[in-house]
Amino acid sequence: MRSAYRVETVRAAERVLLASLPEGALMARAAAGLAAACARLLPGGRPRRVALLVGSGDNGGDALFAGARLARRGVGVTALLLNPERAHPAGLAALRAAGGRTAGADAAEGVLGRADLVVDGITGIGGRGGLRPGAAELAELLDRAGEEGPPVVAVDLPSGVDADTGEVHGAALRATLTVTFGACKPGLLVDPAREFAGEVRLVDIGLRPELPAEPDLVALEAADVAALLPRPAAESDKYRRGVVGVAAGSERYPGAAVLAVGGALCGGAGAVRYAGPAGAGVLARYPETLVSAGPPSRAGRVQSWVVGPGVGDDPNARATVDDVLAAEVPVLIDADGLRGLDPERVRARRAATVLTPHAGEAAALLGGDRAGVEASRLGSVRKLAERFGAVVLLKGSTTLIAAPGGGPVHVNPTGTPWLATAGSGDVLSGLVGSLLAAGLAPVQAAATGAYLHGLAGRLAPTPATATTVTAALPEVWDQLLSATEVSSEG
Ligand SMILES: NC(=O)C1=CN([C@@H]2O[C@H](COP(=O)(O)OP(=O)(O)OC[C@H]3O[C@@H](n4cnc5c(N)ncnc54)[C@H](O)[C@@H]3O)[C@@H](O)[C@H]2O)[C@@H](O)CC1
Ligand SMILES: [K+]
Repeated sequence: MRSAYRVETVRAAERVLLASLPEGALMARAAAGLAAACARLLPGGRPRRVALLVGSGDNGGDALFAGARLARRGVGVTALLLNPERAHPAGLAALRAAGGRTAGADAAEGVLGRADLVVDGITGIGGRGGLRPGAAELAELLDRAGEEGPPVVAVDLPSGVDADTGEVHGAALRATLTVTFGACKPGLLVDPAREFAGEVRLVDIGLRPELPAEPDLVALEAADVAALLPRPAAESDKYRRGVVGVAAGSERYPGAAVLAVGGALCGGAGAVRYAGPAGAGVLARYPETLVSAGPPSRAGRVQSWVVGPGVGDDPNARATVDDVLAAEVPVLIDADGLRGLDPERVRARRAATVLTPHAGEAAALLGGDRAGVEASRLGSVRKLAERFGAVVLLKGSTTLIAAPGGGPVHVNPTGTPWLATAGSGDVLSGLVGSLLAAGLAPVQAAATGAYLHGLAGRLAPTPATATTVTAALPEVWDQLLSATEVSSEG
């Protein structure tokens, strides 16, 4: 499991470590890791040039010490000092002693134009708000160079992004690689900041033992998901494996029913019941489904319900959602089911509720606009989870899952923009509902479902469609299960 920690937590851990180490030791560890990562990106066989962008804090200090290490290996290093009188004094002395040069920001265009690599040490975890004008100009200069420009290695964080929230207010440095120290920060895993970070590499500076057991953000890895996947035991029957009910689709949108049932069949439950007006289409595609045309409460025993995809917005649809909300089993609500959803009604439920909005639906539930949700994904998902007393899976460029009452937010690492295709969300709702029926805890079901769905989106032939994503799901299971069998044998 990958973990990320907020700045406050990282700083507290650093203080403990700093007190036990000689002065400068921690920065030396950071700079050594940074210099090694930079050296790997430099071309071989000719004189090489590195430009350091140096702000006035310790982030600039890291860049200067790493620059000194590179200069000692024969690299031509020039530090562009944004604030020369406030640049890290010991770092500056080390760079100069190693033969590195310094220049003011007015020399930026020439220095950056000749550089094979740029090291962004303007701000790290001490950055506040959008970049100030001098720094913003450097970001714009590099942005203009685009693909033609040199690769940028961000020190700890791309300057200009918010470490805790992943928000970006104004200009920020766009990195090829971010070398982060001690612990990953939430912003490196959450859009829009994540897009600025490029590849993220963690350098161990000895912080781990000082960090709390519970991170602020977590991302499941393949082995975690494989361990969570429900497997049938020898004595299993369909109820022991779980039966999931799907109340989706309408005469107008029969396809949503088929897609949600398809996702549910690939989620590990022992059987899928379908309740609604699109039964004929569902049966034509999936004859193993137990179909009924009446309300969900008369469909027979289930261990979870999925409601909402394609139900439309007429009174029948509302009645279906109400009927499902009255059930005493975990319920997943998606799409049309989220429209006008009453927070008090959801909070009053005794069994778990999982909501799976995209940014537009989340904005409607919060009474804001879509752009606001996209700019502040972490804040939005937490707020929704609290307001509804439900687990919320916020779909999108980085899918996030939050539970009410706090605890780590999950970020899904397998997403792909190819999943932004009609009906893909219907498949996800069935998949997560099925994992709920199989007995996974709501957060685990949501995080596992998002992981499987993302991998299927990557495996499906390009361009992925909701149908090909569903078809790829068995292969995703296969890959995850066979990987754990190999690792448990070895
Ligand atoms: N504390 C520690 O023990 C360690 C810290 N390290 C480094 O130190 C960094 C934190 O250092 P600092 O606390 O000095 O803070 P930073 O260096 O991240 O940033 C603070 C400086 O940036 C300026 N600044 C703030 N917001 C700005 C903005 N929007 N635009 C332009 N300039 C802005 C401030 O005036 C201040 O001078 C970490 O990110 C990491 O790179 C590492 O050396 C590892 C050890
Ligand atoms: K930086």
